[in-house]
Amino acid sequence: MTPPNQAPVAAGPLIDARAQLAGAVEHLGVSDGVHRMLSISRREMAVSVPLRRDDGSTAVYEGFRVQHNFSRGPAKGGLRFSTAVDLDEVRALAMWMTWKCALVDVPYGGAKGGVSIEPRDHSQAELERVTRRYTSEILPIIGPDVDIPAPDIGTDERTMAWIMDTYSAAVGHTVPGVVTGKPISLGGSLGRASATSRGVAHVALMAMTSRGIDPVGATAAVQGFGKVGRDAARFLSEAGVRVVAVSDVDGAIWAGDGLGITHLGDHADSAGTVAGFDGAESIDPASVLTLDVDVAVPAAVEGVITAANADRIQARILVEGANGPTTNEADAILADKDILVVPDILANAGGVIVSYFEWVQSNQAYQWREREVQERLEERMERAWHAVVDYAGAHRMSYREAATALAVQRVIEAHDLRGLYP
Ligand SMILES: NC(=O)c1ccc[n+]([C@@H]2O[C@H](COP(=O)([O-])OP(=O)(O)OC[C@H]3O[C@@H](n4cnc5c(N)ncnc54)[C@H](O)[C@@H]3O)[C@@H](O)[C@H]2O)c1
Repeated sequence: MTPPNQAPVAAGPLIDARAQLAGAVEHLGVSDGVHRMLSISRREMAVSVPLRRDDGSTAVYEGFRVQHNFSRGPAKGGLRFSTAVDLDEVRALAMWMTWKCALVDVPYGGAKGGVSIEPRDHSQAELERVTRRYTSEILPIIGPDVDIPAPDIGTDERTMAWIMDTYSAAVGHTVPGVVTGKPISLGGSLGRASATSRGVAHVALMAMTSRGIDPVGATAAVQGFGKVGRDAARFLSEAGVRVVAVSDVDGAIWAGDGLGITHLGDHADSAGTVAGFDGAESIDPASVLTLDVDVAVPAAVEGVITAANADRIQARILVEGANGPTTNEADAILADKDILVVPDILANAGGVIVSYFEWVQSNQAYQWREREVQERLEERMERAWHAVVDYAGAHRMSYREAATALAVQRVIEAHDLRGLYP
């Protein structure tokens, strides 16, 4: 079933997201009407974002904010700056946010935003102007009780500070709860910056244990060395896992004895890329996910494991740090190879969990201790992990199917209890 007014133009994440929903709907026996409601975004906004460049010229970018669902609470989701952004991608990411929030039981619906811009081609001053203009365009549909953005690809805590300031200036008072992933000094939560990575590493360790793999001495490869990949590699390495390969958009490196992640981070800070790190060999970036390792962690962009390379994946466990890294076709191939896939809506949910903690702290103007944040994060990740493992076992389905079914069921329950207005 394809909603006529939101028909995707080509294969891609939206097709996959809707197919995953269709699978859950069939399993749960949901009515056509509710299925249709969950397939279509609740609200979408497309804006043009004009930018006065530092040289005086004008550039114009496309921006989007998509709110997929509000049944369980305000919409929540990241803001992405990337040239790959388009409306269908943002729709898919918003739908996955709805399932993620429901799966880890935070009181939000799903949203996502994006601007089709290459941030590396712009100065900080230009990025500030883009962020403020985009924020002022989407201002009517965001707010601490409506839709709360957070960092994603190409954005960071600085971006969140600009959004918060632009929103606060418009409403006439400071509203820290309008974004999460803020700098600590503006009401950000201790532990938020590394929360997604901490969660990724935590489920990776649980997955290893469940497959009888001792993390100490096990091997891992991580694609992406940004906000998620970098700390995921660090946490895995701190747990005794040998992280033998890492890549970013500019290159990939390998060291059989394991990469020194702290030093690699210092190198990436100064060089702007992992490439050229002393003591590591340069390898083909495309090979990072197909190396013979225990755990592969895609933590960059979607659609990197496809029918074209899935049969070459050798890892025993794939932990999706990124959103949508595995296409549905690839998923079927990995299942045939008995590779355990820990799906994105479970694996990378640490970010939204601590975003929720940050929102609670912002709304209460009270800061929790970092230890408290970490313990609560790990407890929620474990609860979601066990729910997915048990459901998958009981219904003989993959972890992705189980996670999606559990989440869809919770969203439908909230929808049914609230009823349909009018
Ligand atoms: N930041 C969060 O809290 C968060 C939470 C949940 C999920 N995610 C997801 O994690 C993924 C990464 O997000 P991030 O916040 O770390 O972004 P980021 O912009 O901080 O980092 C992205 C990294 O991926 C690399 N990269 C980009 N294209 C690549 C390619 N084709 N091959 C190899 N590396 C490539 C970049 O060089 C960079 O190192 C995204 O899918 C995002 O939606 C992020």
